[in-house]
Amino acid sequence: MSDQTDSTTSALDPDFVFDTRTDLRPDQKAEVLIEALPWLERFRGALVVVKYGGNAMVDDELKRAFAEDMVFLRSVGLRPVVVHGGGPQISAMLDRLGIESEFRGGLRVTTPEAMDVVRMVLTGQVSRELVGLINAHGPFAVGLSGEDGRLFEAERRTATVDGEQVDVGQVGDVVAVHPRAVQDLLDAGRIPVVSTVAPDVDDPTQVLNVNADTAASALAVALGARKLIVLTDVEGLYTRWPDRGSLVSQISADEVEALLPSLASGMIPKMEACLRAVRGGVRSATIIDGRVPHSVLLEIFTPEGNGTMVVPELLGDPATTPTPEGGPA
Ligand SMILES: Nc1ncnc2c1ncn2[C@@H]1O[C@H](COP(=O)(O)OP(=O)(O)O)[C@@H](O)[C@H]1O
Ligand SMILES: CC(=O)N[C@@H](CCC(=O)OP(=O)(O)O)C(=O)O
Repeated sequence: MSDQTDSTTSALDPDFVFDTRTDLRPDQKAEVLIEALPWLERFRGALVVVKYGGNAMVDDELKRAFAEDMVFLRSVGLRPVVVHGGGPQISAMLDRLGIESEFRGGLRVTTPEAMDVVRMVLTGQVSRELVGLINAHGPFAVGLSGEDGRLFEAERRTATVDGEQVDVGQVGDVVAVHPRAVQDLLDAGRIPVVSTVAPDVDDPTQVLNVNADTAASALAVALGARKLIVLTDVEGLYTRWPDRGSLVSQISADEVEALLPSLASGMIPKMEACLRAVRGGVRSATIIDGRVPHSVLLEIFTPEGNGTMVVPELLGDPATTPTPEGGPA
């Protein structure tokens, strides 16, 4: 009753911010907590690599919610590792500096001049901001790049454009991961925040720009992660993009492999990353909608989950069949 009076009078106040949490009765609040119990039990101690992408990283409120999710995971006994992107932030800085930036086959053409900006933005701006947001809750996050502790070694790669191999400059693929530095941080109860700049295996004085989805997948495999979660700015994978009816909640590695040639640019590195993770022993790799506040918590701790989960193989109807995680998709 008093709730109703408060919300009616408050709603007339232009400064009033509607708080949906006050809408729940105590029994409903308890239900939400209890619903999470099986998942809290199942994932206690689980190492989860979370890739936080540029386009899901442009809103301050979402960034704060993401940081809360990482702290929540740690507090309930999971071991989150954040791998971040920063494509839009790199593009904005290149723009400000008057340096042209171009993507070919989904990869940024990275001149030595652009590489300096990529490294500066990822390690000096995006990583610092994420570390700061997490550490508003306690001294948990420590930032490191693929250069620190020789976490990553990368090899120069080309892009595929219309079936042709095209030079894209200082761009690489992770070919080796030395995860000790990340393990040490996890053992110390920290939340590692990884930027995807990597030394060139053929010339370690040079650094290469690595797509953050593929780097997250390589790290998840090397760490023997239980789950890879990739945040993006779309609900999940559409098998017939942009047909809104073709969103899938669960898909097998073989099905992803068959779909890859038909995917459009942004989704290609994401699905390749999920495929590599699952083929490399990670039990599931899920693309989730980073525009939804607390999407990581919803994915891990609610029966519905969200987004598209890539699993080694489908065992039956995704709506009723337990996933490799033991619960519904
Ligand atoms: N089959 C598909 N399913 C879903 N999204 C797709 C598909 N093909 C292309 N896309 C596009 O890929 C985008 C996500 O990739 P990208 O913009 O690189 O993400 P991020 O910045 O989060 O790393 C989506 O916003 C969507 O426009
Ligand atoms: C080679 C290459 O394209 N590297 C990316 C690295 C950042 C990234 O992957 O960021 P998102 O996850 O936000 O897309 C780039 O320069 O934009």
